[in-house]
Amino acid sequence: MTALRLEGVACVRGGRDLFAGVDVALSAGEAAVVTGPNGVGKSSLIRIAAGLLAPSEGRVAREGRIALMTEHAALDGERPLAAAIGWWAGLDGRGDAVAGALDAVGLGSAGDVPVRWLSTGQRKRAALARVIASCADIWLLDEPANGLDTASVAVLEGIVARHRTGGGVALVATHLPIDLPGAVEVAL
Ligand SMILES: Nc1ncnc2c1ncn2[C@@H]1O[C@H](COP(=O)(O)OP(=O)(O)OP(=O)(O)O)[C@@H](O)[C@H]1O
Repeated sequence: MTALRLEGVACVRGGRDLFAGVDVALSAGEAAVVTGPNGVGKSSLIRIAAGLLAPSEGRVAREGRIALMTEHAALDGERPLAAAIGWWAGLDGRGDAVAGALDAVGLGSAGDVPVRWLSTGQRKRAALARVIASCADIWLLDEPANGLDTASVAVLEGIVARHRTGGGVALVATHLPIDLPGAVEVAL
C-alpha cells in the first residue's frame, strides 16, 4: 500500500512556473527528502502534499492521517506547552501521547512552561512533539532542522527513524543535512 503518492505534480505560484513532473511514492517505512535552492518551491510541494495548495498539474493521493510541520509552531503561545500540544492531540483522540512526545524531544520537564517562553530551538522541538503526539501516519516536515543544534538534529533523525520503523512515512523539505537512511531525494 502506498501511503503518499504524488504523480506528475506541477506548481505555479504568483504566475510563475516553479516545478513540474514531480513523482513521489512512499509506502510504509519510507521517506523522501525535498532539496533545492531558496525559492524553488520546497515549501510549496509540502503544502501540495498536505492538500493546502492545489497542484497546477498532477495528482496527490494520501492513505492515512497527515501531520504537517511548517516554520510556524502552530502552538498557542499563551498556554503551557503540554496543554498547547494536548489541544492538538485531543483533536486526534491522542491526549495520552503528549507526555511521551515531550520526552522524545527532550522537553519532558517543560510541560508547564508557556509556549511563548520557549527558545527558537525549543519551539522547533515542541512543533515536532506536536507531530509525534498526533500519531499520524504521514509526516510532512518543512525545514524541521531549522534552529536546531547538532544534538537536536540527531534527536530529530532518531524520531523520524522510529516513525518509519512503526510503518509511518515522511516527506521532509530541508536545506540542512538530515540523515534519513534510504530516503529518496526529490531535487527541485
Ligand atoms: N502565496 C504566494 N503567492 C505567490 N507566490 C508565492 C506565495 N507563496 C510563495 N510564493 C512564491 O513561490 C516561490 C516558492 O516558495 P517556497 O516557499 O515554496 O520555496 P522554498 O523552496 O521553500 O524556499 P526557501 O528555501 O527559501 O524556504 C517563491 O518565489 C515565493 O515567493
